[in-house]
Amino acid sequence: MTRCAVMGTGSWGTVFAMILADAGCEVTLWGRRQELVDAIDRDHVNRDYLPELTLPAGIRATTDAAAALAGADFAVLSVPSQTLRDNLALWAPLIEPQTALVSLMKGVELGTVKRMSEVIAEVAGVGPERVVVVSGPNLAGEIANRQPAATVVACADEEVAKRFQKACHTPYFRPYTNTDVVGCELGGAVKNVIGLAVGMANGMGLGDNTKATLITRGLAETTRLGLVLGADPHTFAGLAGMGDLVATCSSPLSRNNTFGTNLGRGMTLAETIAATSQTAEGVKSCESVLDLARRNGVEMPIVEAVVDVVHKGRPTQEVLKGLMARSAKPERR
Ligand SMILES: NC(=O)c1ccc[n+]([C@@H]2O[C@H](COP(=O)([O-])OP(=O)(O)OC[C@H]3O[C@@H](n4cnc5c(N)ncnc54)[C@H](O)[C@@H]3O)[C@@H](O)[C@H]2O)c1
Ligand SMILES: O=P(O)(O)OC[C@H](O)CO
Repeated sequence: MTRCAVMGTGSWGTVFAMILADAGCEVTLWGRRQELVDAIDRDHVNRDYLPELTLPAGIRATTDAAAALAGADFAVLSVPSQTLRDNLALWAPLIEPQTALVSLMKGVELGTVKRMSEVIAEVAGVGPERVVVVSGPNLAGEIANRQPAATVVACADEEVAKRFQKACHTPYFRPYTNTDVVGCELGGAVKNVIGLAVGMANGMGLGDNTKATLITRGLAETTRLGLVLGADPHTFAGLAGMGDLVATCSSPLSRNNTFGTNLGRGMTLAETIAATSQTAEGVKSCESVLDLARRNGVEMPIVEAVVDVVHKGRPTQEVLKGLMARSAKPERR
């Protein structure tokens, strides 16, 4: 039986543990808080994040990372992107040589501008053949109800991707493999930023033309960055690109979309942060994505506009006007 340690009892870690258990894996969930972990172990409910969901009874929960990781075929990492380095530094000595590391995270590290798979390889000291990325249109709240969804399982080593594909394949969750790790990760990280922009437009009362324009031009920015970083452009037309962008930009379940909507409605950044209990990765990753783009000479005007609103306090109306006033250019360049 495939053994999986899921590190993180937030929304996605918990739902992913359910997927793995439904697919027939032996699953241990690691969490930070004893009380929450005890309740998951005893009642099979994560009260804080998914109170309506009864988890498969076979899932064990623990605060002991060593116990969770012992004998694991896969260590599935699901903490906020900006905390991965510190969390993984504690776990790395406990990870055994047969364990592949799986990233569920969608972000770019501030300062280093590293993708999550790069942080994993560096901190855990493992080669790319042991790092897997899962990314796609996967709103945890829908998958918790076992609604049909698909995703991409990416690894430089296709055989490892296939092993994890099998480990998480259920009647409601359909994973496709890909070897384009860079493209899949950029798709996931940048869609959070575009989700903020579309949410802002939504909050400002703007309609579907504006939102479709932001989505499409957002994908153009993502593809431009991806090409410079060696991604396969086809990835951006797939589930980890367009698929995730559409889900995030359409759904009130998306934390990034909701965060943007609150800003667009006129809430201050402090008020918006106070109203957000879960991780909206785009809030921090907009800065690291822009940093990554600039270091590579890539223009990302929508990402820059989001940084202007979120981190420089510029009014959404003014920033939108600025985007529309950019000089005219061909669609493809
Ligand atoms: N929720 C979704 O629908 C979804 C879907 C796909 C991908 N993701 C990605 O998965 C990753 C995790 O997201 P999530 O939705 O589970 O987040 P979340 O906010 O629901 O949970 C984060 C978890 O990380 C834990 N954690 C560990 N160390 C932490 C620290 N130092 N600071 C704060 N929290 C810490 C928290 O206790 C919590 O259990 C993100 O990168 C997100 O983009 C989320
Ligand atoms: O709630 P969000 O905005 O973090 O989006 C969740 C998932 O990434 C959607 O695929």
